[in-house]
Amino acid sequence: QQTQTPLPHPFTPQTCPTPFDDDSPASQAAHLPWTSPPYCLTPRSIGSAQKFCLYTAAAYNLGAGLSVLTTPDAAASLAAAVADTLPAWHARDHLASGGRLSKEQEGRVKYKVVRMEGKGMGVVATRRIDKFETIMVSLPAVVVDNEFLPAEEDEAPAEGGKFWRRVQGVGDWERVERLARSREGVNVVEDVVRTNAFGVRVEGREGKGLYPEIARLNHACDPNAFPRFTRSDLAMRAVATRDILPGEEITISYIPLGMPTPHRLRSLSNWGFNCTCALCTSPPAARDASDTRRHRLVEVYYAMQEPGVSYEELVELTREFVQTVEVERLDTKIGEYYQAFMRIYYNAGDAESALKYARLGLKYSEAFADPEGGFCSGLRADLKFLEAQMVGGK
Ligand SMILES: C[S@@+](CC[C@H](N)C(=O)[O-])C[C@H]1O[C@@H](n2cnc3c(N)ncnc32)[C@H](O)[C@@H]1O
Repeated sequence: QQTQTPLPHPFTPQTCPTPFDDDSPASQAAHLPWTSPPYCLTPRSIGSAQKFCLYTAAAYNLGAGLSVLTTPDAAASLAAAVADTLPAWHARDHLASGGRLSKEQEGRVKYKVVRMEGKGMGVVATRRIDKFETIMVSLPAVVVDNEFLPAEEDEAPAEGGKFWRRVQGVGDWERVERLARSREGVNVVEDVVRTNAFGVRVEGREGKGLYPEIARLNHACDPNAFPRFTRSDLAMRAVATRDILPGEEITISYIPLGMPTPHRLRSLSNWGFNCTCALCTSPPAARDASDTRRHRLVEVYYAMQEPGVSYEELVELTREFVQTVEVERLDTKIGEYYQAFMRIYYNAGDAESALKYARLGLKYSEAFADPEGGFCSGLRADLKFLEAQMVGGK
């Protein structure tokens, strides 16, 4: 039986909203979709000239709430996504919703959150999940601009506490408070965000998004899921990168995929835990073999682009590359590689193979990247161009 979806929010802005901050004229209508006037400051402690404001939407995600700590311009660009109620409607079939699940909805949830030996809590599949399937949809509870909350080793503004205290009062804060923490000496909100947030990119600004449901996924260097951010609804989806069996832990990689062991361990050291994933704890010979394949991937990639490479060599290198990606299970990255192959084969005069790689690239990129993002749009344009060329018989 088809479920009726609600109409878009009546206040969804139809035009680009004007940025506003604490100096703008105070009128409730001007604040929509935010539910209270912004709280702003210019953090002098990090020598910034930029004004940052805390924008809150208490009703967002069925009352779970959203706090956005960013510049007035970036907040204005987020208004339409925050005002749109449809993502919350779709997300409610997952534990992501702030509200209670009906019996029928519970049957559709594909995972449960359980205690995992040596890792705190974790997420386990409750039924079979196919490759490319969406496992969960999560909406953000907090989004923070990276200039305000920079990387681990860089200092956050001393004025942060004034913001963090306000964030604690928004929506269903309890679900956020229960998340893992890994630091001492910093504000609890800052700690929860730093321990659990994911990179998000909004209007050219890098930020961190706290997605309480996705935040329960533990790290593995050879994960079976991938977090996919979509700009239009601000949602983060965990997408299966291979078939998952009931009882299997669902994991994602906290660091870029494909790194050899020493690089991985260095990257993971920022997270403050010893990785006990299958790849890190595999016998040294297996780890060395994997590292050798990962180094070889880089060599092959550059060899394919050498000016002197013959067409036959190119085909052989492509075959080796694709095979190694399969063995190392780096499928989520292959969309980008296929796009590169499209270019390489086009330049080598083989438009037919270029077209094949453009199609494959789009298939993987639409599954694991933002389908409305710049990479997929660019690839769709390339594909159209190549298809037109083939029809034109060029
Ligand atoms: C984003 S949270 C993941 C969920 C967390 N386990 C919980 O209880 O909410 C990140 C924290 O989980 C733990 N963790 C994640 N992956 C791990 C792994 N592979 N091995 C050990 N601990 C891990 C670490 O304590 C890390 O700081």
